[in-house]
Formats: sequence, structure tokens, C-alpha cells
Amino acid sequence: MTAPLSIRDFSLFHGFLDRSAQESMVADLRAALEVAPLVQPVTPRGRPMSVRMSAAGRFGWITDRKGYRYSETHPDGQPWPPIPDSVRAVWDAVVPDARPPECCLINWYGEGARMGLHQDRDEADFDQPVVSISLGDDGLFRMGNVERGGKTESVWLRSGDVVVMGGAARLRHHGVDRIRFGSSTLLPKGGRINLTLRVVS
Ligand SMILES: O=C(O)CCC(=O)C(=O)O
Ligand SMILES: [Fe+2]
Repeated sequence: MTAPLSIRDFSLFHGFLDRSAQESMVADLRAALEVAPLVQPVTPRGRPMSVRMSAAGRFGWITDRKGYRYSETHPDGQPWPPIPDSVRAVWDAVVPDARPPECCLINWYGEGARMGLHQDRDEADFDQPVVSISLGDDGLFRMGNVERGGKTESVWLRSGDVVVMGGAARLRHHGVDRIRFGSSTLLPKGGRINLTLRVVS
């Protein structure tokens, strides 16, 4: 077990979405992924990432040999589908004073997938929060510091959990060390979906 994080401006709403809300959000995401299929991105150095990614909204975050960036089109050239209303409603509920989200990044973690410690810093306005929604298998989320290195704290994020990273937590390093593959029955083939809602411009 891990205790909730004691980090300023990091809020965890455990069980924010009940099972039926999670199921309808997954159905909405499936429809979005028909328009913008998941891709396995590569880092600018050419290393394949273990998560698969897509996005909804005006912008999607992409990475390839040309670098990390936001793009108004999927790598296949099509615009991204709109952010589902069910997802947008979470943003409006937890950060009602923020600007409207312009990107919903969709990360899919299969067995063995992880995400190294990083900062979310490709957005123009760091006063705007990032909101994350977890669906499916448990993920071990690690929160570090604004500077590289130092102490970190970890928490298991479960299906239906919502996290807000704003203010002093907005530029902290964070990542996902591992998932507990098969720990949830939400996604028929297992795995974890994480959505991050961001203001980009
Ligand atoms: O999967 C998560 O919980 C975090 C994802 C994340 O940090 C990101 O997409 O930038
Ligand atoms: Fe991130």
C-alpha cells in the first residue's frame, strides 16, 4: 500500500468516476480511437515508447524523430476527434476556473508499459492545470520535483481516479513505473488508459 501523496497542489480524487461512468467513457474513447487510432510513438532519439498514444481535441501531443510537440493533426494527417463530453465534464467539475482544455492525450499501457519521469512542459501557459483520468488496470504513479532528482513519492492510481496537477505541482517530474496488468476488469483485454487534459496554447 502507498499513502496518498503529501504534495502541494497535487489532488487525487479517488473513485471520482463510478463503474458505469467509466464504462461509458471507455465507449466514448473507443469511438474517438476509430477516428484517431493509437500509435506507438518514438522519442526524438528514435526509441519506441512502451505506451501507445492518441489524442482528442484541437491539439494532440506527438513525438517522432523531429521532436516532441503539439500537432493539430494525427500522424496520419487527419484532425483529432473532439474531446468527448464525458471527459470534458470531469475537467469542468474539478477545475471550473481553468481555461477550456485543448488536448486530451490518450495513453494506453499494455503489459510491461511504463512512462519515465518527465515534466509536462510543451504547453504555453503553466498557470493552467493538467487533469488526469485513469481507467482500467492500476498504475504506480511517481511524483518527483521540479528539478531533476531528489526524493519522490508514489501512489497507485486506480480505475476511476482523477488527479489534478496545478500550481506548484504543475512542473514537477512524474511518471508511471509499472501497471498491475489484469488488475481491473474494465477493459476486456486488460491494460490501463490514462487521459490527460491540457490547455496547450
Ligand atoms: O499515465 C499517467 O498517469 C501519467 C501520464 C503522463 O504523465 C503524461 O501523459 O504526460
Ligand atoms: Fe506527464
